[in-house]
Amino acid sequence: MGKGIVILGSTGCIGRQALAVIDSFRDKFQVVALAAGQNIDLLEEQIRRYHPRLAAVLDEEKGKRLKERVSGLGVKVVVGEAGLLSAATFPEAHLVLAAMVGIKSLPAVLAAIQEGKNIALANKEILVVAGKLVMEKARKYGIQILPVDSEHSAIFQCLNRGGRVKKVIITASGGPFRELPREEMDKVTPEMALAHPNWRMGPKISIDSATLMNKGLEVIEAKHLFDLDYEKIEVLIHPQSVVHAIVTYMDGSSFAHLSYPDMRLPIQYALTWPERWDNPYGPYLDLAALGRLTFEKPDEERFPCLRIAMEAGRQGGTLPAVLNAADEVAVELFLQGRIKFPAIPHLIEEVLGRHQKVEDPSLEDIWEADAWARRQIWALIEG
Ligand SMILES: NC(=O)C1=CN([C@@H]2O[C@H](COP(=O)(O)OP(=O)(O)OC[C@H]3O[C@@H](n4cnc5c(N)ncnc54)[C@H](OP(=O)(O)O)[C@@H]3O)[C@@H](O)[C@H]2O)C=CC1
Ligand SMILES: CC(=O)[C@@H](O)[C@H](O)COP(=O)(O)O
Ligand SMILES: [Mn+2]
Repeated sequence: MGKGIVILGSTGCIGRQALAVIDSFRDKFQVVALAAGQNIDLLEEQIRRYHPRLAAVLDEEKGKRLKERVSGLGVKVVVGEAGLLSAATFPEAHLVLAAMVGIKSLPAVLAAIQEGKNIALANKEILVVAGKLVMEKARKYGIQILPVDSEHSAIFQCLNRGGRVKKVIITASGGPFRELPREEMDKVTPEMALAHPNWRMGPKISIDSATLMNKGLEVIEAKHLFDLDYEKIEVLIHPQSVVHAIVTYMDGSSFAHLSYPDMRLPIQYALTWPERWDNPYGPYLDLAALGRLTFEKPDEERFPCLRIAMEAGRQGGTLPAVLNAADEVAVELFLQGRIKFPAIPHLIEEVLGRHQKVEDPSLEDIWEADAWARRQIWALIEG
């Protein structure tokens, strides 16, 4: 019996790539539970291939349909948020991969930590809104949060080299509009914004990469994961997405993590940590073939989301929860063609400006701030 793995968000981009990693090591891993949002066709295929003991579907109606389709296959189908909780706390699980988008799986991840499961974390929004609570709980229950986000996996691998850390640099590709003049941002369509130059990802993170909000969220994520002061975290544009992060030490040495942009690598490292297994995918990095790696400072005039997110992170309290919720709704409105691309930062900044921050928030304060921010965005759009 291999290491018991649960995947929350198995039908998404990260979830599917995690299963591709597991395909390469079928005797080393046992998929014990899978959880999806709505895509029961794909979940059914995954059940037939990986034989999990439990399958959770957030959408209750769809979950009931799946139950009929897979009866007799030895899998229990559970639905809604309670179902998600059962998947995350499945007794035979050693590691829970959090790969849903948004903060829906926050209670499930907290419950998994409480049950002593290690967490492979792709779902950055959870740390953005509740980083302090999640990390405190992880420390209390003695579990490891293993970063899956490529830059954070890179930082994780470059830390603890001895001595004191001077700064941590998170790289950003710059997204599809890195060179687009400000006056043309108005004409950007969802299709253009979804076309990331280096990575194939789900729609929410792809739009966040195009606005550079993704990098702002990643700065907050890094702050919590590695207990860093914001002053020590920098963002550098690196269009090739080969150097994922750099950690500079006080003695003047810098350690960087390099690989081709392929999420299977950080996923595999999180699944196999503390070991480092051979990579069956290839190819290995060929720097001569790449020729050059370039770096530049981010342009906060054309990409205000980076500044907005970093400011919300520095101020803390419930502001990151408001940032995250406002961003989620603004991205959805942009994808639906209801607002233009430059309206995303404007709406988010407007909502943040209206918020009465709660310092050191409880989970209830966070959910309240989240719901409040969503209502505010709708009021701005409809009013
Ligand atoms: N893709 C990437 O390369 C990277 C992603 N990440 C992070 O990983 C997470 C997942 O990203 P990605 O895989 O690209 O996203 P996708 O949109 O591809 O997948 C999202 C997954 O979440 C499920 N889901 C959909 N709606 C909800 C909801 N309301 N509540 C909970 N779950 C839902 C989906 O289920 P269904 O489809 O069945 O409805 C699907 O399984 C995000 O937090 C992202 O920021 C981090 C680094 C890289
Ligand atoms: C693959 C991954 O980790 C993404 O978060 C990636 O960083 C997105 O690309 P950007 O650097 O354009 O935000
Ligand atoms: Mn990333």
